[in-house]
Amino acid sequence: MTTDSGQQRIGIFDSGVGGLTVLTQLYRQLPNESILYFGDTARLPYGTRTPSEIVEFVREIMAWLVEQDVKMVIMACNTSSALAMEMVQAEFDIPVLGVILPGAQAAVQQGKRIGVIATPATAASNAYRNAILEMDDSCLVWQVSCPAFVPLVEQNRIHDPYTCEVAREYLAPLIQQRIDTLIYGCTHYPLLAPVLRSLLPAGVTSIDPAVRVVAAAARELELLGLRNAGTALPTRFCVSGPPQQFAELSVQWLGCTPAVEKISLPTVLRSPVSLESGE
Ligand SMILES: N[C@H](CCC(=O)O)C(=O)O
Repeated sequence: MTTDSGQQRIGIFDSGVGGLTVLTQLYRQLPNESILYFGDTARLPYGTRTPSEIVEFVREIMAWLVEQDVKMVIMACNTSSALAMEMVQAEFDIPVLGVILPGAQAAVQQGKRIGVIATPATAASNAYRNAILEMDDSCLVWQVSCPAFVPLVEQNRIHDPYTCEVAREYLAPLIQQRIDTLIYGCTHYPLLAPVLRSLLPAGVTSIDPAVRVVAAAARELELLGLRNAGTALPTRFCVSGPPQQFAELSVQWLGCTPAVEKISLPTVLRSPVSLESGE
C-alpha cells in the first residue's frame, strides 16, 4: 500500500493514551517524522490480560501497521514490549523497538536501588528485573504491580484525590526500601507524574523510558537511511474503540483536538505452529 504523499510513517501503538508520552518525545526529538498512532481502546487495559491474549493483540496490531506501510514500529506499551517482543521479532520483518531495554539502560546508568512500577502483566513477566540485572547485577530491583493506574488515567481521574491515595499505597514499599531511581514501567504513568513526584522523596530520579526509546529510534533511522528530510504530515490517530472518547481525553496532552479514526484490525491466524499442533 502507498502512503499519503509517498512518505512512510513511524507506527506507534499502545492500549490507549499511554503511548502519547512516546508521541510527545517523537515530536521533540524527531520533528520531521510522520507518525501513525494506534490505541487499542476497545480492549484496554492490557495489563490484566493473559500473556497469550497480549501476544495475539500485538500480532493483529503489527499486521495492520505493516499493511499501512509504516517504516518502523515503536511499541509504546511496556506490557506489549515485555510479553510480545520475541513473537514480533520472529514474525515481522520490520524494525521494531520496545521500551523495556531503553528504560532498563537509563535506570542502571542512574542508580543502584531501582524501583519499577508497572502493570500486573509487566511486573509478573520480570522483564525489567531481568534486563536490569543482565546489565548490572549489583543493582537491587523492586517491582510493584499497579492495576488501578491505567483505568484511572483512561477515566481522566488523574487529579482525583483517590488517585493520590492509591499512588501513596503503591509507592510506600519502594520508598521504604530507599530506592534512588524509579522507572515508569507503563507508558500511562508519566501522565501521573505530578501525583507521583509529589509523593516521592526529592532524591529519587524518575525514568521515563520514552526519552530513550525515541533516541534509539533516531539512531536506527539514521543507520538505515530512513530519516525523513521533509516536513512531517499531521499525525494519523486510529483507535479500536470510540474515537470521540480518545479525542476528548487526549486533547489535554496534545494541546489540540485530534481527528481520530476508528479502524478494524485484521484477524491473524494464530501461528503455523499452533495450527499444526492439533494434527
Ligand atoms: N500503557 C501500556 C498498557 C497499559 C494497559 O493497558 O494496562 C503499558 O505501558 O504497559
